[in-house]
Amino acid sequence: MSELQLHDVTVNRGAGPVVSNVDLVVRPGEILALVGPNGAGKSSLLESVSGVIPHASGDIRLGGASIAKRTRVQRSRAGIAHIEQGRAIFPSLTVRENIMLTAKTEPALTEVLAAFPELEKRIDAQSVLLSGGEQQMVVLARAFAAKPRFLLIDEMSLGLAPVVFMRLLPLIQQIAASGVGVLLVEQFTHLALGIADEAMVLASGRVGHAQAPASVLADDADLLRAAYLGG
Ligand SMILES: Nc1ncnc2c1ncn2[C@@H]1O[C@H](COP(=O)(O)OP(=O)(O)OP(=O)(O)O)[C@@H](O)[C@H]1O
Repeated sequence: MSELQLHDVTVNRGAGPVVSNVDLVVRPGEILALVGPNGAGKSSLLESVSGVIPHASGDIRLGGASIAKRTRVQRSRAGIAHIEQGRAIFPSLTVRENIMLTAKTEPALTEVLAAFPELEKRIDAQSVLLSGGEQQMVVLARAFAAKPRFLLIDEMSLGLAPVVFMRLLPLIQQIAASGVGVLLVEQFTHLALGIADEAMVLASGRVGHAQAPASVLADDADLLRAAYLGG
């Protein structure tokens, strides 16, 4: 019962539903990849889970208790972290200052740097001076420092070359290995499926069943090609 569960969740945007009757479960320590073409509703689904936008109907449960009526801040306090699309760093702050926003204490910062050793040598650099890949590393480190129970990740690779994004994958795996359940939305579908424990396809706002990532690769090759190419 320590799971993040969505029951029959529908999300409206503008004229009508962009996510319809979605059921899914994310377990602690597991990476669930949510894949699908552009406009399928992936971002809207993540936003409804963290409370950025309301959902129209259905229930969202954390550890068995409904969080459907809670505000975004309350959901964050309950353990849901959301890395939204785009570089979510404060560019004028140093790496240390960015991470301390959630780490709060020096021992916690030390713990984060042990998990993200590449950031140690850049710790006093202004974040705007970091490469795109390093900036996203800071974003992940800050999310990790908040000690969430579940982490929603929305297209962290935006603007990054696949080879740069690949350096972030072990860090996402490490966060999951620490017991955090990860719901991963990623344009580089094959890379996301490569680190996922389970995968679900979201198309036109509807999800199929959770399945092994390898079977998504085999069964949904056309859809994935379209998603990968942005078509
Ligand atoms: N702020 C908004 N207002 C109205 N409609 C929106 C808004 N944001 C997204 N939409 C619409 O909601 C639908 C789902 O979009 P969403 O961004 O959730 O999909 P996505 O799967 O994350 O796509 P992408 O990979 O392109 O980000 C699309 O039809 C989109 O045009």
